[in-house]
Amino acid sequence: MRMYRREEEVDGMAVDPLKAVHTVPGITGHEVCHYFFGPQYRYDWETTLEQMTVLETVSDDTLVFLQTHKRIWPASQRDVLFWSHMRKLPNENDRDGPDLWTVVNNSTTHLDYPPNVGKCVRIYLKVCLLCQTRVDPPKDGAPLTRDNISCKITYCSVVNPGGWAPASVLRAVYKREYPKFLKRFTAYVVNQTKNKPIMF
Ligand SMILES: Cc1cccc(-c2n[nH]cc2-c2ccc(F)c(-c3ccc(S(=O)(=O)CCO)cc3)c2)n1
Repeated sequence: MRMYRREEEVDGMAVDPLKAVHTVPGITGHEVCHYFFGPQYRYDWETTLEQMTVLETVSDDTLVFLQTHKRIWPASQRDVLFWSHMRKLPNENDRDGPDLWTVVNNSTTHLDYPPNVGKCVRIYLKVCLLCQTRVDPPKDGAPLTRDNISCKITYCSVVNPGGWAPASVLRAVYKREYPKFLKRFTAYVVNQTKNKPIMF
């Protein structure tokens, strides 16, 4: 896994853009996005999640979530309200190759859930998960198995913590949490798919 970060501050708060690139054998981009987008799986892999509600089902590929996450000492507890959209993208570089898949999570507002009313500080995020499947067909024309596929996952995020927290604390959290988060999530997808037919 390669992590790239730029140190940026807005109103004295660290809002460092992050890009992580991680290639995982044995899974496809469609499978990664399916498990990242699906609310029914989130409590399985998002271990910092305290509460998740689907506020709105805009369509089968677009949902609005309200999530409360576990507190990170010494900061206040955070919640986040965002729309989430999953879609397939044509492979512009290889028309015969597998499609790309993406999930975008983008903070939004909701009249019934104004920010900073209860104990939680509302954070604001933009997240893009972009997945590119690679197929290395078996030499002898044998059927394709999970040994012949891998997925290059690019995870980009910009998070405004919403309320002041020491930049040094935030950066330490990001540095610790993101690699754990991505390794935990991708290990979950590998385990969920290992005995299932490949979903391209
Ligand atoms: C991966 C990561 C980075 C930085 C902090 C933490 C963390 N540790 N304890 C609490 C949190 C926390 C607090 C608030 C949040 F909104 C999210 C949060 C993280 C990811 C996403 S997502 O959109 O990538 C996946 C959907 O949950 C949404 C919210 C995570 N986790």
